[in-house]
This record gives sequence, structure tokens and C-alpha cells, in this order.
Amino acid sequence: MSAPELDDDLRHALEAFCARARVLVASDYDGCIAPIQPRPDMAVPHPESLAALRDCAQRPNTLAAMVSGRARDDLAAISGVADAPTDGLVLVGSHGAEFDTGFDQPLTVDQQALLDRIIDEFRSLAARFAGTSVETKPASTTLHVRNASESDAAEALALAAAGPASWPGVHVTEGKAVVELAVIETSKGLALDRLRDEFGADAVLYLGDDVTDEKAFAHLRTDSGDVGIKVGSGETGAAFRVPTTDHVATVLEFVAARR
Ligand SMILES: O=P(O)(O)OC[C@H]1O[C@H](O[C@H]2O[C@H](CO)[C@@H](O)[C@H](O)[C@H]2O)[C@H](O)[C@@H](O)[C@@H]1O
Repeated sequence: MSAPELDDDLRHALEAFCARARVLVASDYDGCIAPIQPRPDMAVPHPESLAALRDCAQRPNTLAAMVSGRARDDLAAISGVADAPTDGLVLVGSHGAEFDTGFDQPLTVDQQALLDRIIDEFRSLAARFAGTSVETKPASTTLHVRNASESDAAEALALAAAGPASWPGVHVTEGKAVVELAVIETSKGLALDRLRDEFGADAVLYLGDDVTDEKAFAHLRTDSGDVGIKVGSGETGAAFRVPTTDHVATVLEFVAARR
């Protein structure tokens, strides 16, 4: 199958982005670099997308990163990307809160106790509703409902919303067939700010497909040449949209070639 084409407007924006001196090329993982799958452990990277992102990382004055909701160790394992500088790609996990140096602050005793309570609650829900499952991360936990019946999924999510999601100190992120509860505040937007500042990037490209990526799009400076691309359907603050993860490969190959 031939590679999908990009719209002229997007091509022009990417040309201008690639002409900047120092750039940050960043993408979300699930739903962007890896097509969405029934289970998290099945979501391997689209080979062309990962190869192109790796190519970007090797280009001069170009920083390439994956900024994911996954735990950083999980992101490294599922994507097969080793830690920078070996691989050249920067990995940021936990919705922007987990860098190679870990979290800014370790969890307090109270936060850890709260996280443990949420996990217990989610495990009780998962035991009641077939097809639901619990993913644990260092500062959050996710209830997955993709493989539950429609009614079970709705009921499990409603119970999560009325229960642990409403507890003080809990931060809620909704996603694709999931609800995630964290005991710290996370922001992919702040992660992009940090990468931009540390690298001294003149412009940032970000690809994302989910609700959590809207915080990243909101931090882009489109007037200064940043480019935000929403992958797939749904409301977005991104200026551009592509329909599929195959288009992500095309975007990243386009950028790698021009850098
Ligand atoms: O920020 P991302 O890299 O997009 O991570 C967001 C969440 O992705 C994973 O869940 C999603 O992908 C799964 C595999 O395709 C899918 O089964 C699930 O329904 C999606 O919500 C991951 O498991 C989560 O931890 C991430 O927060």
C-alpha cells in the first residue's frame, strides 16, 4: 500500500517547521506511534513511524521524544526504545510527569496510601465486570473497559466516577475506553515546555490522539511556528488533523527527510 498523502496546508506548515534552526519533534505513543489495540500489551509501534522518529532524533539540531500516558518503563519496554542517549529518543511517561530523572517529587506517604486505595477499588470493580482490567503505574492507575460489554463498561466507569474519582486529592484523566486516576497533577503541556526550554527549540511539532494530548496542544505557540496534529476524530485544539496512524508515519518521514 502506498503512503498516504498529507494536505497542502499541513505540508506547508511542516516545511516551515523544518526550516527552523532547532526543533522538537514529539509524539504521543498509543493511538499515534502505535495503533490502538484491544489490550495495552498488544500495542507495538508502527514500524515506519518509530523508524522515522528515530531518524528525526539523528538529525542535526533536532530533539525527538515520545510523551505518553504510560509508565515510562512500560513505554520503553513496549516500544523497544532504550533510554537516551543510547537510542537518541527522549521518553516521557505518566502523562508528562515522568522523565529519565523520575518524578519531580517522590510520592508522599499519604499519596501512596491514596493510590493503593484507588487500586484496591479498581480491582474490586474489575472483579465485578467481565472484560475490565486494571493497569498500575507509579503515580496513577487506569481502569480499562475496552473489552467489556457496553453496559458493563458504562456501569464500571460510572462507579469509578462516583467512587474513587471523586475522592479528594485524586486527578482524573479520561481516555479511550479508560479512566485514569492519579495522585499527582500531570500535564503533557508542561512536559513539552520543559523539553522545549532545555533543548532551546525554536519550534515544536506535537502529534496526539486523545484527551490527555489536548494539554500539549494548548501549550503550542502556533503563531511562532509550532505545529499540532490531532490523529483521528474528536474535538481538538490542534490546528491540523490526520485521519490514521499511517499518516503519522508520513508526517514523521516528511520531517526526517527535510531535517
Ligand atoms: O498518552 P498515550 O501514549 O496515548 O497513552 C494513553 C494510554 O494508552 C494506553 O491505553 C490506550 O491504548 C491501549 C492499547 O492500544 C488501549 O487498549 C486502551 O483502550 C487505550 O486507552 C495505556 O494502556 C494507558 O496507560 C495510557 O494512559
